[in-house]
Amino acid sequence: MRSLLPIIRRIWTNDWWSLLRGAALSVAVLVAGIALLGLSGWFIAAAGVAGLAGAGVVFDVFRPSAGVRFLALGRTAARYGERILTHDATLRGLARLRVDLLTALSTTPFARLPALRASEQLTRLTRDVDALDGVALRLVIPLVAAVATLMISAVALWILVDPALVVWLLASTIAGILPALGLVAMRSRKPSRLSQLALNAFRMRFMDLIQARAELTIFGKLDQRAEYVMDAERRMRKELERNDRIERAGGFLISSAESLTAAGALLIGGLLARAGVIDPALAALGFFATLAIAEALGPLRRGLAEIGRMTDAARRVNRLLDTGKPQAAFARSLTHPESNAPLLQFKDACFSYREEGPLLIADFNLQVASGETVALTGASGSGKSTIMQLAASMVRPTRGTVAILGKDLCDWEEPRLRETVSLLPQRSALLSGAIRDGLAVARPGLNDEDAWAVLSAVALDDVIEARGGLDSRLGESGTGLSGGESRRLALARVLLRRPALLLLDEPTEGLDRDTATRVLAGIRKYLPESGILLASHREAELVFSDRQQDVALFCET
Ligand SMILES: Nc1ncnc2c1ncn2[C@@H]1O[C@H](COP(=O)(O)OP(=O)(O)OP(=O)(O)O)[C@@H](O)[C@H]1O
Repeated sequence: MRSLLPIIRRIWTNDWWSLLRGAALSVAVLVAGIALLGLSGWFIAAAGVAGLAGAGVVFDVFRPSAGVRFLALGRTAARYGERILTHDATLRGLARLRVDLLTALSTTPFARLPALRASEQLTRLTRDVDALDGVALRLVIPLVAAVATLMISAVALWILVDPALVVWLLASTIAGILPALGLVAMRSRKPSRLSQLALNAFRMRFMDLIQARAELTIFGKLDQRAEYVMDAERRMRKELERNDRIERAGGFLISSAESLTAAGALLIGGLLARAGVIDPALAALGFFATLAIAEALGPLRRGLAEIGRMTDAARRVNRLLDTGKPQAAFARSLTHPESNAPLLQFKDACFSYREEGPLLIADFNLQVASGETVALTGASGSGKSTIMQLAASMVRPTRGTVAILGKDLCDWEEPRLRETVSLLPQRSALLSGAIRDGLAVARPGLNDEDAWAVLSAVALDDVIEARGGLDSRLGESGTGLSGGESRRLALARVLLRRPALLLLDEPTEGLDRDTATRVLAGIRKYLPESGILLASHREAELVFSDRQQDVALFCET
């Protein structure tokens, strides 16, 4: 339950004014419903008594019937207003929550990114946030409205009818209706939680199946994996059915408790009327009002039946929001870069992926000047990509410094740093959509001339022209190009930034020797002044570089 508090706080602070008005209207709806039933009961009983006493002709039917119409219409109008205000505020609160989750994802420390699965994060953003839409609408607002209505009605019945009726109403609510609601919340907690987990598992497994269908087909495991997906679906249905059964049984218990409360009110009203303490019409008012009050608590049942899936979803969402909190070490000072300092300088830099673990890189030193090309060499797993990430300020050195233009990377303002340094990672992701739009990610407002120039630099202009030009489209994650073509398109995107320092992690992976040589020459021609640091295994890249540095010498593991 505690995990719901940060979510309630977020939804509330996003638009508290609408929620407050919505909750007030919700109380108005319930009070109007109770008053409507109470007044109707009183009206019928009073009219009957007046008829029996032979005073039917002088009995005022107009004011009570006007009151009934007013309450009926007022209730409908208040219900409409309440729905608009609370739904609108909740949906806007959830939209804000999605944006906060996206921000948290995009500020997640780089070292933690490999542990994040795309399908899992998509589930967080969609199913988990959807599961939270009931927190305000089906739990908090109905609870606040029910408690407020119970209090208002108790005071009204105390004044209008008799304190004995109020004592019975409160006692039977506390001893009968609330335990029945509590039972629904307790019993449905597990199945509602498990059904949400099964649904999330189904979505993740299904997305993984689609993404890995080629490999699964090759290994002959497609059917087995499909069965694994369906297994999650079957589990979800089973838990949903179990939850439905509990909700129905809970509904029966709650209705029984409500009927008992109303029956007690009828008995008390009858006894009081027989003793002459109240007149029979007020006894009828007390009975019908109590019936309506008991029913006002009923809607809480739905929210309580979902509490398991809500608290679970809230826990996951809160965890992700915490993961993305900006790290203290990323604070920026306002010192300026020095123009005569080396473009890139590692000074005794050490790094480990685990806080207390052994160093992967120890006392690493390197300088790259503007216009120079340096190749990092070393066996697979020696730490070349990690050095690239240190230079791009994606991860921080454990000890020592990494500086660009004499300014420690910790001291750079993020936008300035991203203008100065660009990285082509080992595995870069292309976006689906038009090629022009994919390139414009790196340079907004890109014109055709610039686009063709950069495509020519990476020897891709002919390929794109043959595909139908800059408006030709790529599929999901850039499918529709060969491996080498995808690599060159990703490279073109990085070049468009025109960075002072270009970091290339195996840039010609997947290219034949001639194309690789052409592409490397194109890069240097496109960015003649930039310093280039590349991680390399390939001869064409080593020949292209001015000097090489072996990472293995600084590698401790
Ligand atoms: N995010 C990470 N968390 C923990 N360990 C990691 C992470 N990324 C890489 N490593 C480990 O760090 C070591 C260096 O990896 P890195 O990718 O820097 O090597 P590399 O020299 O670029 O290898 P390759 O030439 O195969 O690309 C490897 O042992 C790798 O398993």
